[in-house]
Amino acid sequence: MSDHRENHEPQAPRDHRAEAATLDASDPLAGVRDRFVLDDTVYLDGNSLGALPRSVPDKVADVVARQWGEMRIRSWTEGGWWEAPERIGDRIAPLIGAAPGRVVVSDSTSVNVFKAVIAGVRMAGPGCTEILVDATTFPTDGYIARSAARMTGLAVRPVEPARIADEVTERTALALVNHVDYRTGRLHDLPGITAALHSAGALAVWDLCHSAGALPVGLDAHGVDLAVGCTYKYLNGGPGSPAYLYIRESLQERFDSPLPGWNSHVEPFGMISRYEPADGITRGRVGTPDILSLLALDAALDAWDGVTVEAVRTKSLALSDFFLDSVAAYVPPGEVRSVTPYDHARRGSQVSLECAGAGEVMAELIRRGVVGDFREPDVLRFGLTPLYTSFGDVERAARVLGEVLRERSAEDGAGAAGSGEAGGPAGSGPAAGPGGSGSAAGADGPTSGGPAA
Ligand SMILES: Cc1ncc(COP(=O)(O)O)c(C=O)c1O
Ligand SMILES: Nc1c(O)cccc1C(=O)C[C@H](N)C(=O)O
Repeated sequence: MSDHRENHEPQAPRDHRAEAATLDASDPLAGVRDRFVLDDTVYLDGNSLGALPRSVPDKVADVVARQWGEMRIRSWTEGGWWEAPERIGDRIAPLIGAAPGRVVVSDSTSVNVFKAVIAGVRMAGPGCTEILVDATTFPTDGYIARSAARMTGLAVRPVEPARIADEVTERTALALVNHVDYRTGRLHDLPGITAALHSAGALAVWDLCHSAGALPVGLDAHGVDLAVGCTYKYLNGGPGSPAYLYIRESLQERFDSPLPGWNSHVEPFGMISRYEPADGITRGRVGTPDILSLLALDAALDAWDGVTVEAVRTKSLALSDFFLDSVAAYVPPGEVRSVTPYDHARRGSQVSLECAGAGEVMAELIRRGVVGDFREPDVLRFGLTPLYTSFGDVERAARVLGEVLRERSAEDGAGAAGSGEAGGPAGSGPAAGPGGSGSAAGADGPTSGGPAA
């Protein structure tokens, strides 16, 4: 790291509050925040549940009162309900780098993982004996992949994403990988891993829950075979909003769904006993769509009008850089350690800090108006949603985190002094995080404990 102190000139202390105000004033996405219902809380949990877009309540009221209340059954045809899964899939498509006709909105992510894994195995060659699963995956993918493997007679082998290129063999049917790790915020190399899988004859199945709407994905450009993702995080579709399934165009004809419900039939109203799949992405559907949630999502996507995912990515990286920088300035050395990579090419849109007693620390942050979340065993997660997160938000979050941890150290120090023990400097006592002891990147590091490589 370059050292500006070489010339021995005194450094003016940085004023992160003023810097945040300057960054917000020049942020091209700043005005988009008004499209959301927000209050004085610093809301950094959009990687779990996105905030409510202002466009949603009136739309949902219309769907209930007019479309359902007055038009009733006619809405399936005259109101466009029947085609909504494909139509809204086409609205999500540009955000994940897909052309129209490749994304369908339907079911939960978990159900789409099941469809994608079984359909992927059914497309694989007869010599395939295993499925690779991201060893750090969000649990639902692993649970479902194991069940899918039992149903198809294959084995599951957990592999770290960075090792997939080395571990894939001609016996691998597919690999199921999270694009961004839900715990650490690490971004995996989708183009490289997809290419490595293809060169071994395996399919690439990606879970985009933590990347869609936060960064460019480029599904078509990178030849991804199958992908799934939720819509309630960075796409702000609302609690339990339906997920989506992407099927590469050239695979659609071979997609043999393990859940061939009547909505995926070529002639659903023919009520024919013999199953014949519809053409195209429609064969990813199962049963009757969840219209209220689906149309809430449709309205939520209006928040993206005139916004590109590239602009979102630029702001996301600037936000996470500034947050890491502010944490380094406000949090006593050794109290937290970033497990989110400092390298932009490896970072999603959240910052995860290892911190001893993270559950209690997050509860205190929430009491003080900073909402992130806590993941076992010791991670504070802060999700950055560039559509509405401001630089002022992340500065305040870091400042309040610093206050909470300094107060905790002072209380621990007072306790130790009271019991006759010397109170050590902040960060060196029992409150030091697991990564904190012995790692003292301090002011030179991007966080008080330094970044994960
Ligand atoms: C990577 C990932 N996959 C899947 C899910 C959840 O799937 P579902 O929408 O079925 O609850 C989540 C979060 O809930 C997730 O983070
Ligand atoms: N889907 C969730 C839910 O229904 C309740 C609470 C949280 C969630 C989440 O989305 C968790 C999230 N995928 C995570 O990254 O931990």
